[in-house]
Amino acid sequence: MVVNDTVKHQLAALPKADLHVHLDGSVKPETVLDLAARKGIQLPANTAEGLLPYMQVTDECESLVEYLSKFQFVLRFMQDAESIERIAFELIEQAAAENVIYMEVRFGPHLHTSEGLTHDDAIAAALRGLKRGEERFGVATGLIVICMRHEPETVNREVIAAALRFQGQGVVAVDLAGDEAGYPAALFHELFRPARESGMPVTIHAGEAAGAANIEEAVTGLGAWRLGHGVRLKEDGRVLALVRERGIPLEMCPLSNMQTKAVPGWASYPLRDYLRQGLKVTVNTDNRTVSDTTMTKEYAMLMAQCGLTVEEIAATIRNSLDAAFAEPSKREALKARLQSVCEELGIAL
Ligand SMILES: O=c1[nH]cnc2c1ncn2[C@@H]1O[C@H](CO)[C@@H](O)[C@H]1O
Ligand SMILES: [Zn+2]
Repeated sequence: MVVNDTVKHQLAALPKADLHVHLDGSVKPETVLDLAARKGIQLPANTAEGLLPYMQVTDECESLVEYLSKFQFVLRFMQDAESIERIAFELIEQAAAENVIYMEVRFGPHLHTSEGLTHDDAIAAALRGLKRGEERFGVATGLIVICMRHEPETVNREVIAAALRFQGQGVVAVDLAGDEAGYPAALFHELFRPARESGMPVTIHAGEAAGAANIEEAVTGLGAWRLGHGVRLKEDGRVLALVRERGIPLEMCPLSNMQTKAVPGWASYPLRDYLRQGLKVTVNTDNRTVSDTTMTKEYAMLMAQCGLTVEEIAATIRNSLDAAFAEPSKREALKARLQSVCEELGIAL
């Protein structure tokens, strides 16, 4: 598909949804400059551009573990409530700038406790930022609370407990992220039990840096309602059939998936095949700064590299709104907006 001016206009006009975006992976370099100046922290560069090499991966990135090493740099600026709130607000501003009407932002509260914040403080700060962004920019939001795979189980149990205290108050789900190959899903069965028992939705990063067995465990053992990435599902037809039969949405993040080498290249990226096989594929950014991306850029890449049509892009947006961890009435209202814009643009949905 050629991304000509008509297609560019359609992509800009489409109301979008981003279900998988990490707060700490989406910090604007300008904000780091400002926070460093306020906190008196020395930086390796004093322009936004100069900071990018410290905040972004390149195509030379070889693995998920290398990709994850980029997050250390920004986390030291995210240890107080005010900065977390500001960065969350600014992420909603970034969403609005490209007509994203629904965004679920995720973060790991424990990564923000090195200067004394509690998990609850960090969650409350992120929620304040999202709420302010929602009011200012009219983007509907939800917060997903992440457990990190490498953290001790006692810490992660506390993170889940904190997330449950905010159930119905903006925290819409819990997640498991970090080094998938080093810490397989099976280790976390008990951790997610309280979430399962409280009806708190669970989404799990799976099938990114490890194979289909990890996806099966995420679904049948951990009780995942959705899957982060799920790229390597194609390695096992039986697990693929399971995910399709249960209608479990995949939160795919194409540029991130290229960078972490979840597949060797675009030619073997399975997103379009999954869509055509009836899997509930959604398209997301993962980390706007680390991966140097936006929803618009992800769509343009999918059209140019995988031959997706505008209709298929619109179908992924509908899938996202169907899969949103939001009240059914909110989902329906957002879908009605998508439907009416598609009609105006002549895109069959
Ligand atoms: O694609 C990913 N796979 C696994 N973990 C990730 C990915 N992107 C970010 N994080 C991890 O999630 C933490 C909290 O946001 C980040 O600090 C990073 O370590
Ligand atoms: Zn992720």
